[in-house]
Amino acid sequence: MLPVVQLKGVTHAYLGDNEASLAIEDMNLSIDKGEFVSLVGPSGCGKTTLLSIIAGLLQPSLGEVTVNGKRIEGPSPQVGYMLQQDYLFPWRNILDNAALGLELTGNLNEETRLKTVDLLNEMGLAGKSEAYPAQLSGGMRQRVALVRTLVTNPGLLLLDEPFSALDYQIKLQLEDLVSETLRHRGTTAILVTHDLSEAIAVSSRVILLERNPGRIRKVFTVPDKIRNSPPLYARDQTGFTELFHEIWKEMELAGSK
Ligand SMILES: Nc1ncnc2c1ncn2[C@@H]1O[C@H](COP(=O)(O)OP(=O)(O)OP(=O)(O)O)[C@@H](O)[C@H]1O
Repeated sequence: MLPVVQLKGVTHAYLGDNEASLAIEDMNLSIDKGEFVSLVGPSGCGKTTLLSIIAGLLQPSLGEVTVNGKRIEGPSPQVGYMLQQDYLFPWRNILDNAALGLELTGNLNEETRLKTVDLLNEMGLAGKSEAYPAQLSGGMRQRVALVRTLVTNPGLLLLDEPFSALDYQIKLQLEDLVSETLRHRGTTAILVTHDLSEAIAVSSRVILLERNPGRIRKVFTVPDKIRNSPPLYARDQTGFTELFHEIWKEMELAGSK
C-alpha cells in the first residue's frame, strides 16, 4: 500500500543575509494510512519546519515530500493544518467560522453546510452555531477549529501543539475526542508536541528528533495495548511509564547536542 506521507532526504536551510543555517537534514520517513505519528524533541530540532514543509508552506532546500504519491509543491486541500491558536474570525459566527475552509475552496453548499452542523454537534457544540467566538471557552474554540479542518475531509491532518494552550482537564478531553474522531475516519495525522505523555497516549509511533542539525534520532513504536486505549486510559496501561522513561532518557541526550 502506498504510504500517505513519504519524506525522502528532506533537508532545509534558512538563508540569512550572510549565512545559511541548516534546520533539518536528510529526513526520511514513511507514514501509512490511519497512522497517528508524533514529533517530539528539544527546542530548535526542526519540528515546525518539517510540518511547514509537509503542509506545502515551505519548499525544502533538498529532497522531496509526497502525499498520497504526489509531490507537495504548495498548500493542498488534501492536507489540513491545526495550530495552537484557533484563528477564528471574531466577527463570524461559529457555523460561518467552521465552514470557512469549504467556502474558500468553493465547496460550500446546502449539503456541506448540514455536514458542518452535524460535525459541530458531534464535537459537543450543539446549539452554538449562532454564537460568536468570544462567547466560547478556549476548549470549545479549539473544537470549532477542528471542525473547520475536518469538514473539508483532508486525508492528512497536521497538528502543531493544538492542545498546549488549554487547561489540563480540557486538554485530556480534547485529546480523547481528536484521537477517537480521527480513528473513526481513518485520517492520518502528524502531531508536534512538547508533551511526551500526550505523544505516547495518542500515537502509534513517536519520532524523536535531535538538533544541530535537525535529524531523526530514533523512532519508538507504541505497543498496541497503549495505542488501542483512549488517551486518558492509555496513561494507566502497563508499559506506558517504561516507554516514557526510555524516550525521556534519549530526549535528554538529543537535547545535549
Ligand atoms: N524563519 C526562520 N529563519 C531562520 N531560521 C529559522 C527560521 N525558523 C526556524 N529557524 C531555525 O531553524 C531551526 C529549527 O526551528 P523550528 O522552529 O523548526 O524548531 P522546533 O523544533 O519547532 O522548535 P520549538 O520546539 O522551539 O518550537 C532552529 O535553529 C531555528 O532557529
